[in-house]
Amino acid sequence: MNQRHILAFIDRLRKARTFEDAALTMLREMLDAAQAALAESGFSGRGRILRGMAHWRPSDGYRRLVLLDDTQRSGEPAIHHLPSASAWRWVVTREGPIAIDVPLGRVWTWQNDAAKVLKEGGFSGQDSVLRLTSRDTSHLYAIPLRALHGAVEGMATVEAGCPRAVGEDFIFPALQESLELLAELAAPYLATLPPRPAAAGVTDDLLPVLGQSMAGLIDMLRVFALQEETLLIGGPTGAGKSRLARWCHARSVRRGAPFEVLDLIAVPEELQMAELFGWKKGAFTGAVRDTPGCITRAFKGTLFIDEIDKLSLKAQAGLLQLLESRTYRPIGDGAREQQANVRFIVGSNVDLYDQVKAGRFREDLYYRINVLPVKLPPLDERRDEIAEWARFMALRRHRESVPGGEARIAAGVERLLVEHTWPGNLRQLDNVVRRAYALALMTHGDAGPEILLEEKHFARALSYERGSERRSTLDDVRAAAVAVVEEAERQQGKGLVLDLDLSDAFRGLVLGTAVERLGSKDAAFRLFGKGAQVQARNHHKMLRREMEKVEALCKALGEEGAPFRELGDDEA
Ligand SMILES: Nc1ncnc2c1ncn2[C@@H]1O[C@H](COP(=O)(O)OP(=O)(O)OP(=O)(O)O)[C@@H](O)[C@H]1O
Repeated sequence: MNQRHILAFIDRLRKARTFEDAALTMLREMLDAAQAALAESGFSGRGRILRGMAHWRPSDGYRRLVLLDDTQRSGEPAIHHLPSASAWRWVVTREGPIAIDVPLGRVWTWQNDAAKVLKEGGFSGQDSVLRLTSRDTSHLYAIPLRALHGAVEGMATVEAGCPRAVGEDFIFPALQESLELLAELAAPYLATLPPRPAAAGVTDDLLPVLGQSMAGLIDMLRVFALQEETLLIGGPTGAGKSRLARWCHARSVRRGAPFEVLDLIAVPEELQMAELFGWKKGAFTGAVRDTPGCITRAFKGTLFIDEIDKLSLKAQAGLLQLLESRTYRPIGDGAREQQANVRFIVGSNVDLYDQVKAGRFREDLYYRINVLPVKLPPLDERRDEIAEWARFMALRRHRESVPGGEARIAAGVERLLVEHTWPGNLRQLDNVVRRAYALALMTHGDAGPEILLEEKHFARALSYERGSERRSTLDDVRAAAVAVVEEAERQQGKGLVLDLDLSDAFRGLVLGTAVERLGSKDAAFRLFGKGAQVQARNHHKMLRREMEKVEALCKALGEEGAPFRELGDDEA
C-alpha cells in the first residue's frame, strides 16, 4: 500500500459515522488487498477471496458484528455468518495475527519473514471447522483489533477458498503486513464510533417490548439463536435473561422440543449433579425411583442454566465433561453412557471471569461456555423501553383478573417512571406496576373491563420503592456491622467482651424478617434457596436454632425480649 492509498483510506474512515461504516470500509480494503495478493500469487485463478468479518467483543460480550460477503449477489438478503470462536481464542492469547489452514487444522503465523506453525491440529473446534468448510473456506486470516487502551477487544477475519493451497503458506505472507496496518488504522474508529441505529425491532409475545438500545443486540441474537454453540447471557438480575433464553429457543431449530430451566439459586449444591444428570433408583437415600435430570428432559431441545456461577466445583467438573464428550451418565447408573442432545444457554448476573480469577469457577469451563457471550443491559440503559414495559405489564396484570380487559396508564406517569432508577430492572418495574394496579383497584372498587392507572397510583407505588439516592444493600449491611463493632467498643470500655460468635445471629435476623414479611416459614426458607430443608421438614428445627442465637445476641446487648420470639415455637 502506498502513501496515497493509505491517506485515502484514513479519509474514508474519518467520514464514517458509525461502527458499521468504519468496519465495512476496513473490510472492503482488506478483501481488495487479499484479492490483489491472490492475483499475484501462484494460485491466481485457482482460489477465491470469499468474505470478511469484523466483530467487537469486550470481555462481557459481543457488541457488534459486521459481515462483508463477496460471494453474495447484491440485493440478496444478508446471510449472517458467525466468526470462529477458536480463531478468536488464538488471537486473544497470542495478541497477534494468525492464519488457519482449515482442512489441516493448522494454526500458523509469520515471524521474521518465516512461517511459524503455532500448532498442528490447533484448530479443531468441531463447530468452527464444520461451519467454515460448509461455506467453502479453506484459509482464514484473523487480525486483532485493539481498543484505545491497547487490549484486544475485536477481531477482523478474511476468508478464502483455495483447496489447492491446503498445506501451503498461500497468500498470508504477502498479505499480513497490509492486513495489520489496515486493522491498526481502523481500530480507533471502531473503538469509538457509535453503532448504526438498528431498524425498529419486531416484537412478539416473548419479547413484547424492544427499544433502540436493545435492537442491535437482538439482531445479533437472531444469528446466535440459530447456532448450536453455548450462548452465555449476562446481565443484572431481573433484566429478563430467562425470557430472552426462551426467546432464543423459540427462534432456534430446536423450537419444537422442550425448553428446560435449571435455576441454580433454587438447587442446593449437593443436589446439582442429580438435577443435571438424573438418578437411578437407590443411587442415594431417598432415590425411590429412576428420575430423569434436566439434560434428559431437554432432549433435542434447550437447557437454560441460570446463575451458573452458583455451580459447585464438583458439578462444574461434571458439566465440563458433558460439554466435551456430549455424553453423560445418570447418578448410580453403571450402564451405557447416554448422548446429550441439548443446546445450552447459560445465564449469569456476575462477571464469570472475576469468579475464575477468584478460583471459584473453572477456567476451562469458562472458555467452554463463553463461546457466544452477550450482555443484556440494565433497564436504566434502556430508558426508551420503560413506559412501554409499564403499559404492557399493566395490561398483563389486568388480564390476569379480567381476560380481554383493557388497562391504560394516565399521561404523566411516563415521566415519573422514566425519571426513576431501576436497580431491580424489569422485575422491579413489574412490582411497581402491580402495586399501582392494586391501588387503582382500591380507587375504583373492583376491576371492570377497563381500568385507568393514574399518576397518584404510581406516585404512591413508587414511594414504597427505594429511590436512586438510596444506599446499596451492602452499605446497609455494613452499617449493621459498624453498630455491632461500636457496641463491642462500648462494652470493652466497661471491661466486658462482646463475643464475635454473637454476630452469627444475623442469619436468624434475616430469616425472622423474611418469615414476618412473607407470613410463612416455608416461603421464607425457599426465598433463600433452602427448599430442600422445607421438603425434609427440617426447617422448623433450623429456625429454632437461629432464633436461639438471636435471643443470645439480644441478651448480650441488654435488650429485653427478642424479636420473632414466637417464630421458633410452633411447627405450623
Ligand atoms: N420478555 C418478557 N416478557 C414479559 N415479561 C418480562 C420479560 N422479560 C422480563 N420480564 C419481567 O421481568 C421479570 C424478570 O425477568 P427474568 O426472570 O427473565 O429476569 P432475569 O434476568 O432472568 O432475572 P434473574 O437474574 O433474577 O434470574 C419477569 O418476571 C417479568 O415480570
